[in-house]
Amino acid sequence: MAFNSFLRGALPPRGANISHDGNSSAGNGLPDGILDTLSPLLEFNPLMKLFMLFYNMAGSHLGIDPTYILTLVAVVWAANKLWGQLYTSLYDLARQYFMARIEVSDTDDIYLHMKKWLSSQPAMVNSRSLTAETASKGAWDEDESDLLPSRVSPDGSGVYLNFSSQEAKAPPRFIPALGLHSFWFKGRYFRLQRKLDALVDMNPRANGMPQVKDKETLVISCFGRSPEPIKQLLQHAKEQYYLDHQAKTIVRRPAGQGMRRYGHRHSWQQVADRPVRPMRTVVLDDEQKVRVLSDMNEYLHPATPRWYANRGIPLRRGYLFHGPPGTGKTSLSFALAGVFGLDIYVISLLDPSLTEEDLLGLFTSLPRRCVVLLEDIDTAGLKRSEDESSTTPSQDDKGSEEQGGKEAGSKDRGSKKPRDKNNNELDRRFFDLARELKRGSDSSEKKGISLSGLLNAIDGVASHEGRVLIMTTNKPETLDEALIRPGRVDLQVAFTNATQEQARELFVRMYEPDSSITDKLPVDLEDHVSLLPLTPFSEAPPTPFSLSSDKDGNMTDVSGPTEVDEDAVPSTTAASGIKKPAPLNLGPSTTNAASLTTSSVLDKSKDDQHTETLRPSELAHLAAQFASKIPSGQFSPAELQGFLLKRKRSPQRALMEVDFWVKGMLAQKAGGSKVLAVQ
Ligand SMILES: Nc1ncnc2c1ncn2[C@@H]1O[C@H](COP(=O)(O)OP(=O)(O)OP(=O)(O)O)[C@@H](O)[C@H]1O
Repeated sequence: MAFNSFLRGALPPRGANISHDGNSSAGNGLPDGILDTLSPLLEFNPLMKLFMLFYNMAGSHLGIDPTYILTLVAVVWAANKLWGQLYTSLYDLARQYFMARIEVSDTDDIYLHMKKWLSSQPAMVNSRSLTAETASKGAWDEDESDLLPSRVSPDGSGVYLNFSSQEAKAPPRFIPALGLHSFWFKGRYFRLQRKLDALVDMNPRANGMPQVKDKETLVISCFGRSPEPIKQLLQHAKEQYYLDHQAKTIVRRPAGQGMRRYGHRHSWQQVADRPVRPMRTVVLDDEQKVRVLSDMNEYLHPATPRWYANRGIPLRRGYLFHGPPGTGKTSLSFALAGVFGLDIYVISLLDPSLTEEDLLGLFTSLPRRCVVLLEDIDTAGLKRSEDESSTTPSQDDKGSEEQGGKEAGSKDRGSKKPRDKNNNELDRRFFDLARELKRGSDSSEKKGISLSGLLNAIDGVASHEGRVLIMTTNKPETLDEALIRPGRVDLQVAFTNATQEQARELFVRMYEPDSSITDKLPVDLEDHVSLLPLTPFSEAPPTPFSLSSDKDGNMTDVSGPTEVDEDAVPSTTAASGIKKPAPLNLGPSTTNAASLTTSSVLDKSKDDQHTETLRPSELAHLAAQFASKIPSGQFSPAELQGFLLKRKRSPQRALMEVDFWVKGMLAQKAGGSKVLAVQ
């Protein structure tokens, strides 16, 4: 049916209900002929159809002149528009004169703090305009163990853990969507604007084309002329962010090549945040531990920078941890970072994408205090190039001390052995040419880090000061002497295969109940820090010492002007009025075991239903027996840990099987086989 005929049918007869002037003869409020004119339009526009229906219904049934409705709608619309404009102008005015604001760019860490804080605010999460993000749990985050029932019998049958739905169960994280939001914090009204701008990055990419990059900004504003409330809010968000990081060590590695170009925060990416490794879980000679701890404590003391600056010494401290694989070099690095609450920045010099320029950029974008871990520097293939080796170490070192650093490749300009014969000049030129040609042909494949590149990053003029550098190696003898000279490596720590005492400690640590480890954690950390000299250097200047060790791992001073004996650290502590650390609690010694009550050894963990429980005295006894069966210096702590881990529920079984294991392992080592005959 044609719409206008339907409409006419639906309309009241002429003149019915409505009294108005004679011009509106259609009785539906429209002038004559208007419907006929509009009908082609009306046929096709559903909105218009609806409007006309409503228009006529209002006229015929409600007895209201539809033109009044139209006028009203127009007035409301105009008022709304006017109010909108007025509001915007007033708001702009208020913002300009009565509001403070702070912008946060997504390139800054504060952006992460704010995002996390916003996602934890119920008022924001219940907002109507949100962005959902997938929030996966980290390896160390607690799981709801009730959701993972497991019953496995000794014959291997039963129900195994199943994590197939773990991602499905993880709730998404909600943050305010792009746009304008408002919220209250500490009784104050805040406005939040999330905005996205497209920026053209003029740094050409590999294909030579500039790329467009999204850049997000958070604009936080509040009423008042002072930005103080916003600063407090940002501080609060930051504190909340780091609240659960206190017992964690954050591990960072160089970001991907693309991100590294942006420098600073983008140079590094967080790869893990793991629970702090308690120092007592690293089984190492107490004296060695205290030496490193006190040395680092002195270095990190707030008074140190001034002390160093007054004497013109670059503010850097380097450690070399050397010893066979699996003896605890990395573990000690992590434990140290945990004690001092520092983040760890791990660099692998074997990373093929890492250039010397990148390395320099990475070192310059380190935070004020941190631990930089350069692992396995021997395997990094760092060698002096021919021209580097032609520079004598003494000249090299002297030069770098005087300059406080050096430019990359400065060694290339080192002095050569004098040649007095003119005909040798020809040889030299020929040699130079050959070397240049060789360098040219090698350059395509040799993209790694050269020794001079590494030295330049570590202590070049542009290099960051304040960091703690830890280098680890299995083969200290292969290292270039320039890399480990005092000033670059200030303290060497030797790690050895496990002694019987270390074997005993490892045994106790493996079988002591969880509660005694976790309950003691804060005390443990406090113990360490309180043992260390805290006197500012103005009162008791630090005694720089550098230690090397003999083949048995005994440490001797190799650099300090004063001889460092066993009492070097305790005497400093004595000067500061802090007790000599006689009763050290640096390892899971029998003291820990002996301090356990019988009830506390009962492991109540649901998962440990089959764990043998021991009295502290029993544990100490078994540990001593176990240690007596381990030949000193034959096995790394990692190997012993591996053996114990496979029998982690049964110390008795470990004790029973250890003889067989030791025999098998010794035979395997003698045969040089890498395949385990016993496990
Ligand atoms: N001294 C130790 N005390 C406690 N645990 C140790 C010790 N040495 C090794 N381990 C254990 O052995 C494993 C390997 O240790 P770690 O990575 O620290 O050794 P590493 O010396 O750095 O080895 P690599 O030279 O191969 O890098 C870790 O699980 C660690 O817990």
